[in-house]
Amino acid sequence: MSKQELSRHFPFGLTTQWSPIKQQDLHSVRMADWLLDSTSLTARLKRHCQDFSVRVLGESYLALSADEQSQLATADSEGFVREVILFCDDKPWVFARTVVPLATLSQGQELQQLGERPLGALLFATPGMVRDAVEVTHLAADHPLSKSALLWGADKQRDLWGRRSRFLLPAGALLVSEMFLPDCAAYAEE
Ligand SMILES: C=C(O[C@@H]1C=C(C(=O)O)C=C[C@H]1O)C(=O)O
Repeated sequence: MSKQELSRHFPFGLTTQWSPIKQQDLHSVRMADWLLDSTSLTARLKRHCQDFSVRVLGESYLALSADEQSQLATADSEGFVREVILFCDDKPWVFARTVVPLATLSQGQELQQLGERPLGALLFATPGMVRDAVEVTHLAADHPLSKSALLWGADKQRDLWGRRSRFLLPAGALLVSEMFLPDCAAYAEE
């Protein structure tokens, strides 16, 4: 799918119910390991594939949902939104949506200038970065994201697990949601 075709899917959005992680609910041990992993997802994906790439659906200043404003404890009604698909060996493994309040952006331009460089490379290189408020979600196999994953090159349509967490940087907070797509190794043992 070309960059232009991918950009037609932006902003995809992610309207779902999030709930705090409870170990016993996490479906399979393997999936729990992926959802609970506190290290960089980019680094983990790179260990699973020869060719890792970030394909940007889009980046823009958009209205924040009330839930996003609440999670980010911000009165900003707008923020910088970045949506990407992380590919492993030409298969879409993760859909990620990052929301950055304007107040956090005020401290530097790096977050707006990533392009196809993975956000994790910046976040995990920031001294003092803290990740918290990890929540999970489970989307049914007929959710729009499951259908779109097929268009992005997924081998099948299925129910999807995902997580979101808040990253606290010296500049401020940002919210990262990551949905594991059907080809991701997180589903391997099912
Ligand atoms: C937060 C990380 O960055 C990854 C890369 C992203 C991007 O480039 O937009 C978004 C979410 C993550 O899956 C990470 O590597 O853990």
